[in-house]
This record gives sequence, structure tokens and C-alpha cells, in this order.
Amino acid sequence: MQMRDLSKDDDFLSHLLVEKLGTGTVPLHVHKMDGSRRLPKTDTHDLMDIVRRLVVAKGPVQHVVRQAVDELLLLPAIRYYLKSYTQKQINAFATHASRYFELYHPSGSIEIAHTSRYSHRTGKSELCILATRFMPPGTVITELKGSMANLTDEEDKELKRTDLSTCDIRRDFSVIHSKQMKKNHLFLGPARFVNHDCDNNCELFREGRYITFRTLRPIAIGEEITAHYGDGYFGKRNRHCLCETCEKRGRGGYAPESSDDDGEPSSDSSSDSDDSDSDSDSSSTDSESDIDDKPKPIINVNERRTRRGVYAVVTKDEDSDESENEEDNKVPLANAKDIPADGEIEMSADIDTSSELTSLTPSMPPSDGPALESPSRALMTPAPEPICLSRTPSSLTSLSSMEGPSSTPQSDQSTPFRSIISTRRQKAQDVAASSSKAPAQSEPLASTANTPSKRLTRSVSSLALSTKDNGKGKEKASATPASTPGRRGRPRKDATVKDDVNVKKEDVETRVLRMRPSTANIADATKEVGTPKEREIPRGPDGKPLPICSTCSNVLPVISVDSKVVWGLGFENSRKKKQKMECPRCIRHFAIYQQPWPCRVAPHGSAVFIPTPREESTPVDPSTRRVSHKVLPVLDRKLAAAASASAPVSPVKRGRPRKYERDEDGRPIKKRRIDIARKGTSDTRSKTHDSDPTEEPVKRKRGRPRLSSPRAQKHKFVKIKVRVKEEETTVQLSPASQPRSTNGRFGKKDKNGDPVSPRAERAAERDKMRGDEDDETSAPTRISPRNKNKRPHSVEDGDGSPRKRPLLQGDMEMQEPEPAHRVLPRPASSFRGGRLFSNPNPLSFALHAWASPVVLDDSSSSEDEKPPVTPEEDALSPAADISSPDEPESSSLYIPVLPRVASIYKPNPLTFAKRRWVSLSTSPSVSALAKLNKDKQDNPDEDADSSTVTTTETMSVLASARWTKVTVAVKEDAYLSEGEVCVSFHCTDIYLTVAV
Ligand SMILES: C[S@@+](CC[C@H](N)C(=O)[O-])C[C@H]1O[C@@H](n2cnc3c(N)ncnc32)[C@H](O)[C@@H]1O
Repeated sequence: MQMRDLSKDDDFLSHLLVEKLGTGTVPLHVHKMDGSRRLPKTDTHDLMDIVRRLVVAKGPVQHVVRQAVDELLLLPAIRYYLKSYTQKQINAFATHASRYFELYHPSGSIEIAHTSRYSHRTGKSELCILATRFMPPGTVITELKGSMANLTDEEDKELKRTDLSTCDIRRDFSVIHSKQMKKNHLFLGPARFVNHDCDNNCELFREGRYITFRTLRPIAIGEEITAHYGDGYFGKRNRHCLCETCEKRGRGGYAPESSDDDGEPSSDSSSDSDDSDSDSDSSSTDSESDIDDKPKPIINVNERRTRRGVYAVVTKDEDSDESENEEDNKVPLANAKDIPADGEIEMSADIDTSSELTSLTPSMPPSDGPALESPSRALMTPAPEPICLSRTPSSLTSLSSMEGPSSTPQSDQSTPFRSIISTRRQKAQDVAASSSKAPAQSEPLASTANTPSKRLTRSVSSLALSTKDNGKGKEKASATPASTPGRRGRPRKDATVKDDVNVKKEDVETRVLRMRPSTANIADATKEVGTPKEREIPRGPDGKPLPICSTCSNVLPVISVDSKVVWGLGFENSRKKKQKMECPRCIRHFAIYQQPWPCRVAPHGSAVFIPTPREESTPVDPSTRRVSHKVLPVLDRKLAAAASASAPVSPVKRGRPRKYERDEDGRPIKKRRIDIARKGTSDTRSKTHDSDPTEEPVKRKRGRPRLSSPRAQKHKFVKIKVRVKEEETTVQLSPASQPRSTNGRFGKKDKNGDPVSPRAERAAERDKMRGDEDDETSAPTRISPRNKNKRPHSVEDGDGSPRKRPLLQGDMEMQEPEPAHRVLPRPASSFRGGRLFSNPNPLSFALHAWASPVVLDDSSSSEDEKPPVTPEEDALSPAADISSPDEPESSSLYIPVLPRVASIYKPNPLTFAKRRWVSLSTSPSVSALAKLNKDKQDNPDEDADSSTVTTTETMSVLASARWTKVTVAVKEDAYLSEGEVCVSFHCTDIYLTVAV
């Protein structure tokens, strides 16, 4: 990866996934490689939602993290940022993003937090890495990753260039030096937030092609993860180091000499150095003790201080000083056969050779042979792929103290790895040696959990610091808790297990927290944390109690950005009111995990909120289930979204205006809603109707209803089928001039398949003749676009009285005599013709109409028992063809009022059965039907069902001799509005054609 890409990506990603998730007013200020670079704006809610989904997602870490990265890449701001990127660059960006996302996974064991440790010198709020669970020695912190970019000579020079006037020191970012490659590398990513401590608890090491961190000793919950940058990173012998160890020992930046010589505001005091000495005495195994024997470092006049720290311009002499450790640095990582000897690595100060962290040793000792790999091979850091599913100690760990009865680090003899830093390695050996003598060594791992962290917080609160800065002397940690929210100032009664690494007894008693190695047990640990027990109230230099976090009991920090306090002042009122206050770390933690720090997963059985990309969950306090003020912005957003969703589509958008309001597919939400609506109604639309489906009909009009109405949607099937039968019907209308239907359903065919319908043809001829004779009579029966919306059944004659459709009568006269059948009015039902016509429904209309004439025939019983047959089934059955040999040819009566357009309706057999369709197996008595019509005329108030039949103007009957086919033509139907629309109903042997 190119240095520029890496620094740019890291600036952006740390802004997105660290700074932006600082939750509101609580800042997590990241020092950028290029602070002047403008970054695209992103919505914090979007980022937080992605992280929350990651938190609750199930599945392997890699999968979950990848999902989060995918979601991130879909955000408009990120797309904008990546628009000029090549695919390779995008991949690198995504990989780097995954390193940040991985930090948040519930299986993770670290977090990025704020620290005020260096603020008194730098005026800056800085960040650090804290452990969120206990880590035994040798644990590989897999999620603490960095990405490394090779530095070209120019870039290296550029990074080294120091503009003292602007203090724009970018060199303070991790620069790793490979001795073998003789090159510097930029090391960015979450790993860059690891601060230096002279008694570091972790070491940078290389595992295979990757560089990560490994614990050197047990690390407690809340303890800061520290590395060793080198002995000369903060000036010669780190004289300006502000680490806790230096503070404890009164060295580095806390040494009296340092402040005197530099003329800088000193934090040292001679009185405190005694304490420091006593600490050192108790830590007899501390590898740094040998430094005391050496002469005090000469102050380097080239030393410079920056906003972020102190850096040394190291002379050649100093280089030679560092070389004394070189042999130690070459101690190999034993048994680590997979580690390529692609270079030794150091965390570089201004001058690479000045660093103590001068080598990540090759996998094999130098004596064993040459380096395993070509020095030209680029160094890499762990990629997301090899993410460990479990955060258990690595195999390396298991080979160390985890395996033995002792929970302490073992010596190099039994450890398959060696420290990459000579002094650290020596320290580990010493620690192991001392721990083997410790009483706690016989305790299994469980007791390790009770082991307090070795490094105890000695930093002071900002209040104390202000006092110190006023010249009251060198701050010591004896009275004040950490400025980094990693330590707890609460004493524990059960903290009886002695630390592996010679911690003073009083320190143990005041700082030990029972550690829980498993995630589930962290919940219990949190309970303990939240239970105030004989808490030693931390007090400021003025004796007043300091405000503490109600969750982790740390002193609330004061956070300043650009030397301006942005958080942490003005708690006096809250304290007076005894309001609970949380530190930024705990606030942030709860916002992300919905669990009190350091829990990342809900205690067993409790509900976990699961936000989904579609539905944003409102975070609710799980204890009260009430929406708190914290979630109001989210709630507002949800309400706005709900309001806009329920509102009709309108150009005026409601709710909180958002610049990039898009769905998960990246499409605008508004458009998507319309699409959904369209999708739901698309099949209800006829070809010719494109009205807006969301539009509500203002007024029910006669005639064709709008398709958008629910009523219209009921007939979607009918409308779809309309076009299918058009051709057939046309054939029936003009058999001589138009092509016949080819599907055989309505077109009459003989055995050879030729269309044969003499009766129909004769009827057509009759109709034609009649039409010629009486245009007035035939006109209403002909459906034309002009009169399609008229109701032909209400055709009136000259005197204004309803006039029967003469066509039927004529047909009846011409029909061959049929045996009489009893045709009875349909029994009374809820059907009302008036309602039908005022609110027409072609389906019920036709059904009821044809339920009306109940033709009783004794011979029909067998047909009645037959189950209804659908048109499809019928089509498969040759017997069903209306021109089947069983059916007398003459049985078909064609009435030329047939619609021009027909459609087949596929009825639901059950519906048909319910409606008591009678299978008319015998030829109907047309005269009986005529009688029925007459009866109806005589008794207009009779059942409406009958009226539909007797209104002969509205329908014609085409009946076969056995009534195997019945066609009803309805001249108008509002629903089948496209003029000559016809619907054919089919049930068993009855065909019903409704025409408009
Ligand atoms: C690699 S960064 C570590 C993360 C850094 N705290 C941040 O917020 O970006 C190194 C910087 O951290 C600060 N730092 C880390 N350890 C320190 C120490 N022991 N003494 C003084 N400053 C330290 C210095 O400002 C240094 O330039």
C-alpha cells in the first residue's frame, strides 16, 4: 500500500470509526497524518447503526466485519471518497476499514479510549488502547492491527522533515524500521493508538507476514495496552517520556533533571522521587533498573518538543548508544517457523537507529542460517482474513504460561517465542523467574483472573495536573486515579492474590479487580464494578472529592482539544445534586453495546436490540424500557420517516431533511416506495391503464372505475385475460370474414378440426339480415366504441317503455324444438340487481345472472355430481370441446350479440359450487326461458336475480341443445371497460360469456 493512500485512508477511517463514534459531545480526537485534509461529511447515525449491527450480528467475525465494511462502502460519503480510487485502492481501503471495525466486535478485547496522560505537556487529548477483558501473558491481540506502507526515500524524508515553526510533526506516528530492508515503514491503523511505556505490557511481534501485539504479562480489564517505542523515542533514554512507569519512578519526563535542564514546565518533584525509588525497589526484577546504574543522560540540545510529544534529534553518538542493544535485538522468535525473515522492525524515532525497538527478530536465530526471505519482501500486518474466531490466546500463548499451572509468563526456555526487544525479553524472563517463586504460581488460570495488573495507574487527574503545573511538585499517583479510564480506584477485599510481578501489596489491595476471562462473565464483572463497596473516594490536591464515573469508578477526565477544554468541567452542580455521571468511555461503550462497560454482550436472557438496515431500532434503556433523552434524535428520525412513509407521495418531503436519504440499495427512498407500490399493483393494471396506483378516486363515477381502487384490483385476473379471447370472439362475430379462433374453445370445429358451426353461422346470417332490416334494433347489440358505455339493457323504444331485445325472441322462434324443462327462478338470495347495476361487478353479475334460471331436468343429476372443470382442464379434455361428437351440432345457438372481445375467466371451483351452479345437462327450454323472462316482466319486483335474466337487452343466450354451452352477453360493464370486453366463465359444461 502506498504511504499516501494509507495515511489518507487512515485519517478518514479513524475519523469515521473512532472520532465519529465518540458519541455526541464526548470527543475522541484523532491526530491525523494530515489534519488539514478535508474529509467528506458523514452521518454519525449511519456509522453508529453499522457498528451496532456488527455488534449484534451472529456468525464468524470475518463475516460480520465484512458485512459492516460492505455497508460502510455503500454510504454516499464513502462512495464519494472512493470515486477516484482504483479497485485495488478500494480493496485496500476496505481492508483497512475492517481493522477498525474489528475493534468493535463483541469478541474483541480492546477499545480505543481517551487519555489525558500527556495533555499537561501536549495540551492535547490523546487516545490509547485499553483492555476490555483480562488477557493472560502471551495473548496475541489479533484485533490490534496496523497496516504498513513502505516508505520511499522521498516519503521518508518528508516524514522526517520537521517544520519547527508550525510544529507540524508527523513523525510522531508509528514509523517502523526494518533493519534488513533498511527501510522505514509507516504503521497505521488501530495499532497506532498504542502508547509507549517504559515498562510495556505488550510487544510488537511478527507472526508470519503479519505484525501484531502480544501480551508480556497478565493484563487486567481497563488496563492500558502499551508497547515500547524504543529507548530513544522520547529523547535520549526517553528522558521526556510521560509514561506511567516513568511517573512511578520519577524518571523520563517526571525526573527533576529533565525539567530543570529543559527549562520546560516540570512535573517532577524531588519529594516524589523517593516514592519512585521505593517502587523501583519493590520491582527489583524490572529490567529498567539497570538504567539507574547508568550515568544520567546528557540533555540533548537538539531535542525538541512538539504538541504531541518530545522528540529527539539524535546524534551519531546516540546512535552508537543504541547499538549496544543490537545483539539482544537479534534474539530470534524460537519455533516460529512461519515467520519470514523479511526484515527487522523497529518503531522508529526521528533517527531509525536510535530506537530500542530495533528488530522484529527473524524466525530463526541468526546463527541458524541466513534469513528465510528476501529482504525485498514487503512487511505486512494482519489482514482481516486471518482474524481469529476466538480471542483466546494464540498457540504461542498456549505454549507459554497458559499451559502450566502457573499463570505467569514463563522463561524463554519454555516459551516458543522471544521478545523482539532485548530489554523486554529480559524483562519477561525476569518476570517468569520471579513469578515461578510467587505463591500464586500453583494456582490455575482462574487465579490468574484475580491477578491485578502490574502496571498501576499513577497518572493524575487534570485537576491534580493543574496543581502540579503550578509548581507544587512532581505528581505521583498515590492519591489520584488514572486520567486514562482504564483503572479503577476501588479497593477490593478479595484481592489477595499476589501479583506475578512484584507489585506493592498496597497497590494490589487498592487496584485489583477480579478478572473474568470469558465474555459472558464480563457481565458479572460489570455488576461488581457497578456496586460501590468501601470505595476510596479519590480526592484532588485540595482535598475535595473528584467526580467519578458511576460505571467504572474512574475519575472523570477533562478532555481538551486544541488546548480548549471540551468535556469534563462543570460537574460541580451534578455532584451536588448527586446525579450519576459517566466517563466518556462508559458513555460511548453503552451507546455502542447497550450494555454497561465493559460488557459487550447482553447478560443471558435479556433482550438485545437488533437494528436492521431497513428498520432502525430506537435504543431504549433495557432496564426501564423507556426512551431516554439520548435516543431522542433517533426517535425523531424514526417518526419523521414514519410520517413521510404514511403520507401520500408528495413532492414536499417531510421529516428531517437528509442529504443522502437512500435505501440499502442506494436508491432514493422516495423512489423505492413508489416502486413498491407499483410492484404491488402492477399485475392489476391493464395495458391501457396507467393511472397512478396511489391515487384515490375522488368520486365514484358510473362506468369504468379507476384501477387504483380496491374494487378494481379485484378484477385483475379478468383484465389480464381480456386480450386472450379477443380473436376468438371476433371470429364468432364475423365467421365469414375473419379468421377463426385457433384454440378450439369457442370456434366450432368438426372432427377434422375445421370450424363448423352451422347454427352459429345461420344465426349470424340472421343477425345480419336483421341488421339490414332493422338497424335500430341491431345497433344496440353491436358493441362499438361509441356506445360501449351505454347500458343496452335500458334501451327504450319509441314510447319510452323498456323494450325487449327482439333478437332473442327471433332466435327462439328459429330454434329447433327442445323438450321442455322446468326453469325456476333462482331462489332468493342476497343478490340485488339494483345494487349490481349501480355498483357493477362483472363476476358477481354473471354468476348471479346464470344462477337465476334453474333448469330442472331429471337427467342432469350425473352432471351435477361432476366436479367443476376449469378451462385448462377442459382444454385438455377432448370431450369438453363444445364441438365434441357428443354434442349435437345444432345444440349451439349463436346469437349475434356476442361480444367482440372475450376473455376466459378461470373460476374457483369451490366458489362455483357454493353458488349452486347447476349443471345443465339437458337442452334448455328456450320457451321456458322466455317464460321466465315474461314472468319477470310481469313481476318486476321479484327477485333481482331473475331480473338480470329477463333483461334480455343486456344479454343473449347461446345454448346448446344440452346446455353444455351458455353464452351471456352483457352489453356494458363498467369494469370491463375497454369496450368490447368479454368474460367467459366456465364450469363443468357451462360457458358463460359476458360481453360489454
Ligand atoms: C503512535 S502515537 C500513540 C497514540 C497517540 N496517543 C494518539 O492519540 O494518537 C504516539 C504519540 O503518543 C504520545 N505518546 C505515546 N506514549 C507516550 C509517552 N510515553 N510519553 C509521551 N508521549 C507519548 C506522543 O504524543 C506520541 O507522539
